[in-house]
Amino acid sequence: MKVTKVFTFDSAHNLINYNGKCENLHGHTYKLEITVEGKPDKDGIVIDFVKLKELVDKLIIQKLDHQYLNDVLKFNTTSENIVVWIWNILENPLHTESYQLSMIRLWETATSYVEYTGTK
Ligand SMILES: Nc1nc2c(c(=O)[nH]1)N=C([C@H](O)[C@H](O)COP(=O)(O)OP(=O)(O)OP(=O)(O)O)CN2
Ligand SMILES: [Zn+2]
Repeated sequence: MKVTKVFTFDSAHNLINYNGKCENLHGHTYKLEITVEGKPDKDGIVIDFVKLKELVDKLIIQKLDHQYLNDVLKFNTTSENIVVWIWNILENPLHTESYQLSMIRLWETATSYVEYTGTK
């Protein structure tokens, strides 16, 4: 069974080695979906939404919200690179005997998203 929590954060960035409008400083309200897969326990819970929220808030959102991503993340801040960075941070804390990180979806705009499952 899959459990998903949705977050938003507001950040500025600009792409490097990019010819076009996105080489200029601009901002997004990113939408981040974190999906955990596992077996419900005897009370019918895979992972407590509250616990998932606290973890992602602390490890991801607080680091990115209202920040200039190029300064915080020392790589080209494409959505593809950002989801891999998020995956690498969350993979261990969201891995227990009963559940594991399953999917990360990052919406950069209302019409553009990247999805990552830990493989290509
Ligand atoms: N594969 C990727 N392509 C682009 C990325 C990216 O992270 N991965 N990022 C950008 C820019 O950051 C840009 O802000 C997003 O571009 P775009 O989706 O074109 O944004 P629009 O607001 O113009 O979207 P529309 O809904 O089409 O108006 C560029 N490319
Ligand atoms: Zn952008």
